[in-house]
Amino acid sequence: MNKVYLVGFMGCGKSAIGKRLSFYTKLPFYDMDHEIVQKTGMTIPQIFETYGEERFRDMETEFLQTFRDEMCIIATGGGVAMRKENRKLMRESGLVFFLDAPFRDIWRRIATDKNRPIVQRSTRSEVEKLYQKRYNAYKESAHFVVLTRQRSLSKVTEYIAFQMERLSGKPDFQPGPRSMPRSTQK
Ligand SMILES: Nc1ncnc2c1ncn2[C@@H]1O[C@H](COP(=O)(O)OP(=O)(O)OP(=O)(O)O)[C@@H](O)[C@H]1O
Ligand SMILES: O=C(O)C1=C[C@@H](O)[C@@H](O)[C@H](O)C1
Ligand SMILES: [Mg+2]
Repeated sequence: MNKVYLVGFMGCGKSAIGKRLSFYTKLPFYDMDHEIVQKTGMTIPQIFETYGEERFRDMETEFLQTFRDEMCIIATGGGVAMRKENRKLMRESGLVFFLDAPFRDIWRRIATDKNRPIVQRSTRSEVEKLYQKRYNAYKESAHFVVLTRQRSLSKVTEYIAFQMERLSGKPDFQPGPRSMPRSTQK
């Protein structure tokens, strides 16, 4: 079964674009953060506070390991691509799109958000360092790098939908790590 994963730093648009892509493609949409919040009955800041970040990371991996076999769109949490195991799980079960946004755009979007514990506990420069540290892992996880700078949510959505359509139309297209077509952008 072929899933579509959206990865990238906090505020790059995974949730916003995932929703739009679902509307556009008629595929079901799941937001990992939301699924974990529903399952635990706690907010993300509460999970971090009560169990610690590492337990939250385990919950993300558990989600990837156990989520139903269904063609769907998944907005991952911003830290999901950091674990090698998670990158493998995603690449083996679908297509991975990295939403690559400049830090300046990202910071503007997330600076005042109360629901992102990492932003709450860090300065701008610490968050920027984290962005730089994570960048290569996002790239490594992805089949496609989507540059979102100066592109509206609709434009990014249409681009991803176009790539999905293009690949699903290929007679030899088989999801999986070896046969997965690579991005022309990468
Ligand atoms: N290309 C874009 N153009 C305009 N607004 C955008 C764009 N990408 C994201 N946004 C806006 O930025 C905000 C944050 O986006 P979103 O919540 O989708 O990020 P996210 O990647 O899901 O973050 P997190 O990892 O914390 O869940 C939203 O208000 C969204 O509408
Ligand atoms: O980038 C991160 O580490 C996070 C991003 C969010 O999606 C949430 O998963 C949580 O706030 C942690
Ligand atoms: Mg999100």
